[in-house]
Amino acid sequence: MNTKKTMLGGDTIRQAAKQAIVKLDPRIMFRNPVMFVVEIGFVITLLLCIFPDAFGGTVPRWFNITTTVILLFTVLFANFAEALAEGRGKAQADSLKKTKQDITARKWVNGSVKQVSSSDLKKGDVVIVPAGEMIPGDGEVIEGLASVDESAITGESAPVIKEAGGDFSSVTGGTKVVSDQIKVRITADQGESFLDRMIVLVEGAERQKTPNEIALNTVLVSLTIIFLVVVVTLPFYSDFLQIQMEVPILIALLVCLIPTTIGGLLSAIGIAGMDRVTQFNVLAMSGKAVEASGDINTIILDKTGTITFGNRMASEFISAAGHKNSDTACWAAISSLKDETPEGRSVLELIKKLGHSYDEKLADGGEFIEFRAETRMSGINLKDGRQVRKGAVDAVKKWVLSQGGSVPKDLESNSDAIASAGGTPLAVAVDDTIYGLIYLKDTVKPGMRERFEQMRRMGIKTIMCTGDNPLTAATIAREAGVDDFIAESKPEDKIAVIRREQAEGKLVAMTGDGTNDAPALAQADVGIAMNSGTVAAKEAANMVDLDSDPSKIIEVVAIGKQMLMTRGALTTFSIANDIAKYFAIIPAMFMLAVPEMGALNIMKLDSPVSAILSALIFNAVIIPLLIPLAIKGVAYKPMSSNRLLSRNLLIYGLGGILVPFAGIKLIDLAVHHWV
Ligand SMILES: Nc1ncnc2c1ncn2[C@@H]1O[C@H](COP(=O)(O)OP(=O)(O)OP(=O)(O)O)[C@@H](O)[C@H]1O
Ligand SMILES: [K+]
Ligand SMILES: [Mg+2]
Repeated sequence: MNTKKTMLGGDTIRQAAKQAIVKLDPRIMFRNPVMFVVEIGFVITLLLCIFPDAFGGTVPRWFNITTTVILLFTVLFANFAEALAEGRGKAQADSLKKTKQDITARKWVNGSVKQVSSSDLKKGDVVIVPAGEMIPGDGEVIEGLASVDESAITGESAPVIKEAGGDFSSVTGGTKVVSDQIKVRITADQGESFLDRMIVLVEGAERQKTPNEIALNTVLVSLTIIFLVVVVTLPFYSDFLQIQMEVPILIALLVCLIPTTIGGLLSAIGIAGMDRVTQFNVLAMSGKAVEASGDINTIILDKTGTITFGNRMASEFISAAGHKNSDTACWAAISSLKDETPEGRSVLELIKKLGHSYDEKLADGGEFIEFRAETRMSGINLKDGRQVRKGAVDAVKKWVLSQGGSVPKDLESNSDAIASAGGTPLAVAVDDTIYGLIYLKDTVKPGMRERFEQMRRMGIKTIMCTGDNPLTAATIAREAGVDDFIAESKPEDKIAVIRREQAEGKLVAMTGDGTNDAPALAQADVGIAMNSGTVAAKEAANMVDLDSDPSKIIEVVAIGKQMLMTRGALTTFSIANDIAKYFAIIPAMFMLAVPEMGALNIMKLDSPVSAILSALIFNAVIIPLLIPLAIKGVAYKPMSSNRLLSRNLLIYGLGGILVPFAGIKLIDLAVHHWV
C-alpha cells in the first residue's frame, strides 16, 4: 500500500492522545463495559473530591484526589491504545482519499467519445482509456491490452498487464494506464468502488466486533458484574464485622479486580490485527475473516501459478507413432491461433523457435473454441468441417473415442513420462486422430516444501486442487510436499472439497483468481482473491491480495493466528494479574480496620494506603506498557495449537502473577514516602 511506510511517529501519537480524550464521551465509552465501569468509578471519586462527606467517609481528601487521577489515566490509557491502533489506518485512508479525485473520463457513446466527469459514470458505461490517463472507475477490460500502473493502490511500482477476456481483465479506478489503450466497461457505481471500500476498510469506520471478540467481551462483562456484586455487598459484611469500608477504597478494589488490562487492550488487538494484514497488502473485508484465518484447519491451493510458477511453457512436441512432428506442431498451432492463455501463446512461440511452418489460412472462417476449465480443451472447428482440439490427455482421448477414433498405443507411455517429470501433457487431435503431445513445462516455486512443512507444524492440512492429470498432480504434490491432492478437478469439485472439510467441522481457506473460482471462494471460510483476478472472484472473496501472490495465504494464516494468540495471551495475563492485585489489596483493606491482620501482608507493603494506591497505579500503567505487545502481536513460531496454548499459559499466566507482585512492590517502595 502506498503508505506502507507510515510509522508510529510523533504526529500519530499526538493524534492518538487527542482521540483518547474525545473517547471519554460516555456514549463512546459505553461500548467498552469494563472501562465504562472504571469511568463511573472516576466520576464518583471526583464527586468525593468535591463533596468528601457524601458517604460519610473519613478518607482524606488527598487520597480521593489521587484515586481520581489514577482512574482517569486508566481510562485514558485504554482509549489511547485503541486510538493508536486506529491511527495507521486513518493515515492510510487519508492518502487513499487523495488518490480519489474527479477526473475527465472519455465515455464511449454510440461510437464516439464524449467527455464526462468520472463522478457521473454509472455501472455499465463504457470508457476509453489511452496511455497516460487515469482509469476513471472500477471495471473490466472489454477490448485491448495495456500495462497499468497500480502503485496508488498496491504500492508496487512495476506496471501490470491488463487485457480483455480471461483472468486479468479487471481494472481499478484511480490506477493509471502507462501504455496502449483499453476499452473498459464500468462495473461499480459511484461510492461503491474498490477504492471507496478500501478507504472504509482501512479507516476502520465500519469495524464490527468479531464473534470471538464478542464472546470474550461477554466473559469480561460477566467477570465485571460478579466483582461489582461482590464489592457492593462487601460493606454489609463489614458492618457486621464492624469494619468501616470507605467508598473510594471499594472503588479502587473493584477497578483492580475487574479485567481492565484486557478490557483496555482488546479492541486495539483486533484493530492492529487487521492493520497487520493491510500492511501486508491484503485487504480483509472484515475482522471476522482475519480471525477465521487464525483458526484455519485446511488450505485449498491450486497447482498452476500457486505452487508452481504457472508460466507453463510448451517445450517439446512428441508425436504418436506414425505421425510427423511437423504435423503435430501444425495442428497444435492451428488450435492455438486464438488461444490467449499463456499455454496457447507458448505453443506458437515454440513453433517459431523450432522453425516449423503451418498454413494459417486453414483457420480462415473457422469457429474458435476457447479453453474452458470444464472441457479442459481448446481448438477450432475448421470451415471444411474438420475439428481440431488440444487439451488434457484424458479429455482429448474421450473426445476422439466418442467420434469413433482410437488412441495410439504409445500415447499413454509418452504422456506418463511427461507427467512423472511434473510437466503437463496436452494431446493434439483432429477429428478421430490423435497426432501427439505438447509438453508443457512448469516448475515448483522454490521454498514451497518449507512452507508446507511450516503449515504441517501449525496443524494445517494442505490440499492441492488441480485440473491437471493425476500423474502430474502426484509429481508436483510430492515435490512441493502438500498433504493431499485432487487431480482432474473441475470448478465444482473445489466447492465439493471445501464442503466436505467444513462438514467435518473444519475451517477452510482458499485462494483463487478466476470467475470459476468465485463460488468456491465464497464457500470457503477465508477466501483470498488475487487483485489481478476477475471482478467476480474479488466480490466473492472476503480478502483481496493486492500483490496477487497466491502463496501469501500462508502469512495471512500466521497473522490471524498471531492475533488470536495475542488476545489469548493478554487475557491470561490480565486475569492472572487481577489475582495478584487481590493479594495486595484485600489484606491492606482489612489491616486498615484490624491492624492485627498485618500477618496477611505477605508482600510487606509499607502501609495499607500505599498498598492500595500501588496496586491501582500498577493497574493503570500496565496498560500503556502492554500497548506495543497488543499492537505488534506476541512472538509467533509455527507449532501445534496445543503446544502453543501450554507455552502461552506458562509465560503469560505465570508472568501475569509474578509481574504485579514485583511491580506493586516497586511502586510501593517509590511512593511510600509520600503517603
Ligand atoms: N489453453 C489450453 N488449451 C487446452 N487445454 C488446456 C489449456 N490450458 C490448460 N489446459 C488443460 O486443461 C487442464 C485444466 O486446466 P485448468 O487451468 O483448469 O487447471 P490447471 O491450471 O491445470 O490447474 P490449477 O487448478 O492448478 O490451475 C490443464 O491441466 C491442461 O491439461
Ligand atoms: K484490573
Ligand atoms: Mg489454472
